Amino acid sequence: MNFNEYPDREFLYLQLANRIASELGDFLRREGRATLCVPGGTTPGPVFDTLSGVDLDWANVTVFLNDERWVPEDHARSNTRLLKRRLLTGRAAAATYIPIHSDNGTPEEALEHLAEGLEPHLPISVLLLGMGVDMHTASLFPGADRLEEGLSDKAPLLLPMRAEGAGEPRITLTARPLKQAISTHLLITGPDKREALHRAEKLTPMEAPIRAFLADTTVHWAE
Ligand SMILES: O=C1O[C@H](COP(=O)(O)O)[C@@H](O)[C@H](O)[C@H]1O
Repeated sequence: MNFNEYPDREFLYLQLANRIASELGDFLRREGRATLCVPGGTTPGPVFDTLSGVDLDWANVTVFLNDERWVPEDHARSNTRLLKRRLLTGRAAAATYIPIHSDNGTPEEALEHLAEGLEPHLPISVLLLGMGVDMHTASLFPGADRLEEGLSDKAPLLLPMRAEGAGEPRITLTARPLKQAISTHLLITGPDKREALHRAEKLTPMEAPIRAFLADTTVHWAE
């Protein structure tokens, strides 16, 4: 893993947004299209704020989430809500958004339909991951009911996931499509997450799911 430490969070958010925009621009110039996959949670909002205003050919960018909490879209914990309010706005409103959530039914019921929507947009060009202090990433939580399946190289694209630390049922991209991303960045802030990341390096992916991604990831951290 390549670890980048920034002097403060503001600088980190700006630099990371510019780095992602530049990589998307490279994909757009080379291939005419690009796919961006992003986390939810409390950390990435300021990166989205900058990214959404960048002058890119957003009409040829596809955007989707790493994972979603199975709550209604207007719920304060909805990752989709965050994405729509902070990223898919301004210039980035022209991007194509692929949902991994439905306000109806269970994750199990929606799974097949949602996976069909994602399939044509793989592999991911630029993947941004987040991480919790429990070392989960996406909704691959330590101790989750389907973690082993979610980390398997033969996993389907999406899986429902339930875990004690997760709060609500989840749906998540599995490790297979996430690991196939062409460029991967991990955004973390604060001393607890830095310490958790260093702990994860000595653990297995079943103990610390973020471990499955560290080999090819550029980490961006500020206190
Ligand atoms: O539950 C989630 O947590 C992680 C980390 O979130 P944060 O609030 O600590 O930044 C996030 O990456 C994931 O997408 C989200 O569903």
